[in-house]
Amino acid sequence: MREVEFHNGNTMPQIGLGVFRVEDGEDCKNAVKHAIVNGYRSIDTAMIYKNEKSVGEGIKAGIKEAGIDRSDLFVTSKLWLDDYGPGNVEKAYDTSLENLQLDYLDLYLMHWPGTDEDLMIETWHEMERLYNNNRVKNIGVSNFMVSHMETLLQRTDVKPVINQVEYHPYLVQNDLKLYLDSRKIVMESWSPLVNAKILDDETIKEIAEETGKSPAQVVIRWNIENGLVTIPKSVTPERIEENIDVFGFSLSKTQISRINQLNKDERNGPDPATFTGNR
Ligand SMILES: NC(=O)C1=CN([C@@H]2O[C@H](COP(=O)(O)OP(=O)(O)OC[C@H]3O[C@@H](n4cnc5c(N)ncnc54)[C@H](OP(=O)(O)O)[C@@H]3O)[C@@H](O)[C@H]2O)C=CC1
Ligand SMILES: O=C1CO[C@H](CO)[C@@H](O)[C@@H]1O
Repeated sequence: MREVEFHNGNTMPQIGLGVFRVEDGEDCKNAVKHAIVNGYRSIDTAMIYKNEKSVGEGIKAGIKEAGIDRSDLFVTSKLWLDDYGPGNVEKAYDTSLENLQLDYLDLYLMHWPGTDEDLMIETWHEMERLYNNNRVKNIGVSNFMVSHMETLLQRTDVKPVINQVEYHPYLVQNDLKLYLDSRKIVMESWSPLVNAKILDDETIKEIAEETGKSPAQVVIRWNIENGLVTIPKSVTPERIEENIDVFGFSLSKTQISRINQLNKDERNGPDPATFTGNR
């Protein structure tokens, strides 16, 4: 398993399991446990996914069966927009910890920038407090565009370690990638498989044939080669195993550039410039 290094010296596995749209319950617990037993060391959830409790149970069961320690895992959760602002952030963090039955998170993210700049900054100040008080190992953001990043870096002290954004062959966000690279902030891809839609793409299928790998493995490997952290979601045991089995092959320069050329700046999820989560 490869890891990326943050600007603060901490590290994060390059692949993790995503659990959006996985209902709280046995399926969620089993997916997380199966992932850990099969080599995953990073799990990505969020308060708004309403499954932190079973993610926590899966973590507990996975740690036990894999014979590892909590410190061998990297657990991410996210602060939802309703909990932005002074006085709310630490409370929301504590609720996530309680749900997950953990005493710290490896990474806590502001889930969206929102549309109120001052609130975004006040919220980040609260995130900084959690970090400075050693309550969380790393803090980062999600769905921030270059404009949000600029404001954040100008008006606050602690630089986020990561920005988790929609990224896949149809939406590569080159300007954002260059911006983040130049500031040593890691880019992380959500919906890397475009909710499985990319798996029917002709170019991806061709490259899968050429490499003898599955379309999902090709897309995940392309993320790895481009230096991203990625968190494909699956609740299917064989797919969970398949998605992390991407370190025994590589893509040629030509194959990478053929995938890069699929970009059409097409979002599958909301536009971060306007998304308020109904706040
Ligand atoms: N920060 C943010 O705003 C957001 C963050 N995220 C995070 O990113 C994660 C991943 O994104 P997500 O939107 O879930 O979608 P993905 O792009 O990861 O696609 C998941 C879908 O692909 C299927 N799939 C997974 N692996 C394979 C495979 N090997 N072969 C065939 N089909 C496969 C899954 O099916 P099945 O499960 O049935 O196997 C599921 O239907 C989320 O779970 C969440 O953690 C997502 C959205 C927004
Ligand atoms: O991570 C995500 C998935 O769930 C949320 C709400 O449904 C999205 O807005 C968010 O980006």
